[in-house]
Amino acid sequence: MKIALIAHDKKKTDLVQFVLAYKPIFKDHELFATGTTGLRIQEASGLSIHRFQSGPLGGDQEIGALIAKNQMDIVIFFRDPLTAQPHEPDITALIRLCDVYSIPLATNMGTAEILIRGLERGDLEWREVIHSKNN
Ligand SMILES: O=C(CO)COP(=O)(O)O
Repeated sequence: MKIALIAHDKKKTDLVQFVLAYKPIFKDHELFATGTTGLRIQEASGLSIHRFQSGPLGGDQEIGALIAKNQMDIVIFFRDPLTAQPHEPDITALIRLCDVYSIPLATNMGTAEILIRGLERGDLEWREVIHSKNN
């Protein structure tokens, strides 16, 4: 599965910890991230991650473009709800596209945990069915 990992600055340490905790699951999937988040995770975990631009420079939109092409299966986006972001419209657009395409989206650690455990259990196999229909 293709998994997008994104975190705002005050949530980056949480996301790094989360990926480290579930590294045995993440290592079997294709990982994507916005620029700085991806770098932090890569350095901490040694996992290979396809990095896009930093969020404020278009990274959220690049991930959104993959969602629009049905080429992203899961989005884990630890948002900071207490800090205004200069690229708020991009963030809203990314979340909207997840809803348009029914892409599982976790915006906090509680939900991310359920999502990743579900992934491990095979709950997201319907995504493979969608891919096989599109090919
Ligand atoms: O701003 C972001 C998402 O909206 C994240 O971008 P970075 O990972 O480059 O900090």
